[in-house]
Amino acid sequence: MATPAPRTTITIGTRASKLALLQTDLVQAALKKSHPQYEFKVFSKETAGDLNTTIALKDFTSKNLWTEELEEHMIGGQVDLIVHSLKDVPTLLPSTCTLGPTMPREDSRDVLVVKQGLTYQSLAELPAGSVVGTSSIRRTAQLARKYPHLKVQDIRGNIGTRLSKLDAEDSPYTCAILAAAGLLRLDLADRITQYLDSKNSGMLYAVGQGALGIEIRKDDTLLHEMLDKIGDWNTTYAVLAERSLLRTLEGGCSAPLGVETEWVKGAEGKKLRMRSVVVSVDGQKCAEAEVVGDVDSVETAEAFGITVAKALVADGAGEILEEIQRNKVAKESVSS
Ligand SMILES: NCc1[nH]cc(CCC(=O)O)c1CC(=O)O
Repeated sequence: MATPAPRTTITIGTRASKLALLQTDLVQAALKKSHPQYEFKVFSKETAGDLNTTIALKDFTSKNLWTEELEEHMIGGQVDLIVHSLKDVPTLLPSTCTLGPTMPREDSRDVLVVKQGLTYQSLAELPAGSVVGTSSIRRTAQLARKYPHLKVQDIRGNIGTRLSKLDAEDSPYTCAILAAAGLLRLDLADRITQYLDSKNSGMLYAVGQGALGIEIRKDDTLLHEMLDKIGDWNTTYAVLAERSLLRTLEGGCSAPLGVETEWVKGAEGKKLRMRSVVVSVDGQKCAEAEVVGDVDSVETAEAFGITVAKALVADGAGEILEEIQRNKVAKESVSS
């Protein structure tokens, strides 16, 4: 049997949103630079998640809203890699797919965006009753815990849509919370009022936020080699640890889990520090853990995530997550 001709064209799959296409450009440019002998094409597709902007995200039953259809194309061979926002990638992938090394992370923090025309400078300044736009259970729970005098209201759609809903003259919102990364990549830095972190507001970000998830077929050695060349190990190990934490807690993408991960230099060299929090949706219960550890491989990154998960469970995370799960099951049995 003749061996198949070596591949000369590599196809990159992506969602069709403006942000997804910009992120795909970053990967395509890096691959082109490191592998000039190949041609790189983009295959873009609207996903179920893009097409449905009315149902609240947490009410979707399929967790793989953004990823499933593109994965089918990759498993079928029409696409060689998929560029995702890592935050939207489920912690469990189809058995024949995996994430490769990823590129340097954009700013991972959440930010406060104030409605056009208002002059508030920080979350702390907002008067009681101000309405914060977000559809994220993680952001809602953390706000309820730290800023119980604020109200939260759903705001859906891609980043541009959310900004127009916020700024509309008759909008109910005072502000919205978004990921810095999306705004920065879309050249909307001027809309950022305050970067939120553990120190200034107690707000931690989502697992994988600000990073790209580059998914490939497990057995595709060419793509493994290519991504090794453009990969940034500080980012790759940090996000592997975060995803291992989330997978261990089994909360899926709707877990009210916040993290803040940073490489810190100590006397014994570079270590990974992870702050983490799980908050009940009403903000009443909260589990926290901060762990510093040696992380210098895929294995140690994943083990570190499990260590952080155990510390969170020791602080009560299990009860909070079980309660959320119970409520979900109760809701489902009422509606069906
Ligand atoms: N939840 C949707 C989503 N998925 C990825 C980003 C952009 C930021 C990123 O890459 O993490 C956003 C927007 C947001 O949360 O404001």
